[in-house]
Amino acid sequence: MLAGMFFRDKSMGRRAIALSVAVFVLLLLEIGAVLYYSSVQKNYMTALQEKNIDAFYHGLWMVGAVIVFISPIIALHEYTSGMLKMTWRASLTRRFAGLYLAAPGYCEGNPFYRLTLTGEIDNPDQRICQDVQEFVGIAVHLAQDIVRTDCSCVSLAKGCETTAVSYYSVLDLFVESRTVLNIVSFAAILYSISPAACYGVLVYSISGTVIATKGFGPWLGFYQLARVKQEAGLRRGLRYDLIRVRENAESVAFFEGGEAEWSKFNTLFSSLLQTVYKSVLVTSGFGMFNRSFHWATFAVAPLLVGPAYLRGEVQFGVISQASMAFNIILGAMTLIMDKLESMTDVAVRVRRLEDLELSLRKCQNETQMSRKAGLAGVECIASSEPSSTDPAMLRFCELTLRTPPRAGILQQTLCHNLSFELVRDQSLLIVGESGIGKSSLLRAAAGLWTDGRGTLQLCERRKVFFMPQKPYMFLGSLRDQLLYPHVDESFVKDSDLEKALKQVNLGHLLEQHNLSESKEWASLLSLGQQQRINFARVLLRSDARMALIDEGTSACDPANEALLYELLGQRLCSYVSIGSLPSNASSPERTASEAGHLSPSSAGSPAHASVARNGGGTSAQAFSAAAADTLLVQSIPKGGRFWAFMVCNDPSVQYVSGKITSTLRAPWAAAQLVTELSD
Ligand SMILES: Nc1ncnc2c1ncn2[C@@H]1O[C@H](COP(=O)(O)OP(=O)(O)OP(=O)(O)O)[C@@H](O)[C@H]1O
Repeated sequence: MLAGMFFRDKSMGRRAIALSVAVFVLLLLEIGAVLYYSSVQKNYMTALQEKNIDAFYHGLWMVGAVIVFISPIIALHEYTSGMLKMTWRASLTRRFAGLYLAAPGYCEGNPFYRLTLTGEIDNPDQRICQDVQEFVGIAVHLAQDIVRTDCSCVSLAKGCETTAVSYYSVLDLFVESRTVLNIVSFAAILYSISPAACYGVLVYSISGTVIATKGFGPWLGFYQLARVKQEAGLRRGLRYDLIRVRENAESVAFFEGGEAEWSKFNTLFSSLLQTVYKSVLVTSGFGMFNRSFHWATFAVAPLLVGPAYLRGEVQFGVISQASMAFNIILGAMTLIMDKLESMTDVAVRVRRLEDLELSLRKCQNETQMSRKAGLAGVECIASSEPSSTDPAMLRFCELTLRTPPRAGILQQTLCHNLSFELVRDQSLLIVGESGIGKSSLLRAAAGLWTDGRGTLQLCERRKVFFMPQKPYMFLGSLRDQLLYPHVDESFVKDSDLEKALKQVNLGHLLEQHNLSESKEWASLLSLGQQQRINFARVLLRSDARMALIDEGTSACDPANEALLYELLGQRLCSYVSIGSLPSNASSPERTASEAGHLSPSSAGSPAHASVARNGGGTSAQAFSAAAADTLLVQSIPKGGRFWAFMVCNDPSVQYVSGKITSTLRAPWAAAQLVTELSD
């Protein structure tokens, strides 16, 4: 499958075929040249032995000439072989990375997220980088080894006549003879000498191969796979563990958690060592079997023909002839056995890469299914865009949302038949108890979570800006940070970037850093500064009309928070923001003092807006009641209609202010309130 992918690759397929042919031809040339060199060597040494001066100097010239001829062939063969490996690796790596990162033309959706979410594939990064490289390296060597031994076999047969064979030990003979043709022809020769020897070699080699593949193969594969997993695997992997420490270095340092991490590392490492130890035992056992098997052949052939010789039925030379035929057949029949370790290694890599391919394809299918959901009766959330005349920016229609499937973990239903819509110039605040499912609503809106039912409409995806709970700093320059994810937009002027930075109170960064300097921003900027970079990104997006923000100002001070939302309100038509329930929401004094007013500053911040609106009498109770649940508030900053969605576990909670348009029960009860603002 992996070779097929390479040769079918649109951009590299032809190159792949040309390189493979070149490697094959050069390999044949190299083998031919090496064999010719051996006969030149033989003549040279014979001339010396015979004290033939002319032949000696002629031999010397020939040695020099062959070296001059052979060296560039070897170099060219090495070069094309290296290029073949590089091209194959490039093709496979690009393909897997393209599928994983959802590059244009490869895949849609967010497979990298989906794989992380479901946890069904450990370390896709290791598979894409390391497994591909090792698979290609071993596979190319293995293929060349097989060709090399095939060709050596032909030459050996010839060598028997030309005495070049004298340069090979008998051991080399059977190791270097493989073709089907040889099996048949030498089996015929052996059969004519001794049918018993012919059957003997077949039984001997087949039983050896079966014992090796069935007895040792599975164990070699098992421990190889276990080793790869334990070295870098998810959760229990050694490298994964160290990467987590690096990524969370500050937190670990605050906790002085080095010792705890060391102890965990040590446990994982000891477990890895145990696997390595068992693997060494299996490899040694296999090595012992393999060696004894091959060494024993020296005795087996004479054993099968010897009695006939002792009875005087055949001449002594027949024993060596039979031995040679025996060894050649045996060499051909035990190819799998000789290459078992390399083959096991390739098989492990192939399996890991095939699993990755299957999972990536599954992610791709899920994305496509989500588009077709409803139409094809597929049980997942259907996503679409509202029509151009539809004023809706975001619409949930009878949405039932479940947590993603994960082996061994029960799926939770986070909301049931939830319906609401957000139209142009409306914004929404979502507040509520931690863990109740606020962020999950945004994940559904972004199409990241699709498990459930119902329909979700979001205005044109490229016009929506998502701000996740954890700010993400791209590896690149300050300019890249500000333009992320559109880092290639070189037409954006530096002055605009500087203006955006100044707007979010990050102008001072320009004094310390150049816009085009690449730095490790995630560790250079505070969390609040990173959140402000997020807002600067929105300000720079001329096409953005809506933002979905998950606790986007949680690390900012109140002044900056108010400023950021004010900027956002000026820049966008709508936004949805998730925030923790304001601590003062349930405080009657505080809410009462702000009753019925949306001051300009509070209008900019949905948190403030919600407090202000719900200070107006009975809806304050709703906020208080919602402290344990989730409340979704939708409001127009400068007054007008006010929408509130209460989603809670207690269906008995009553909301008296506004018109209740829908009530949902299990597993949540949801009440949708509509009220008029009275400025
Ligand atoms: N990747 C996941 N796989 C399965 N369940 C998850 C996953 N992420 C979150 N959950 C579960 O989904 C539920 C809702 O999580 P969510 O992050 O939406 O909560 P939240 O209300 O935003 O919480 P917080 O305010 O603490 O951020 C939680 O019970 C959580 O355990």
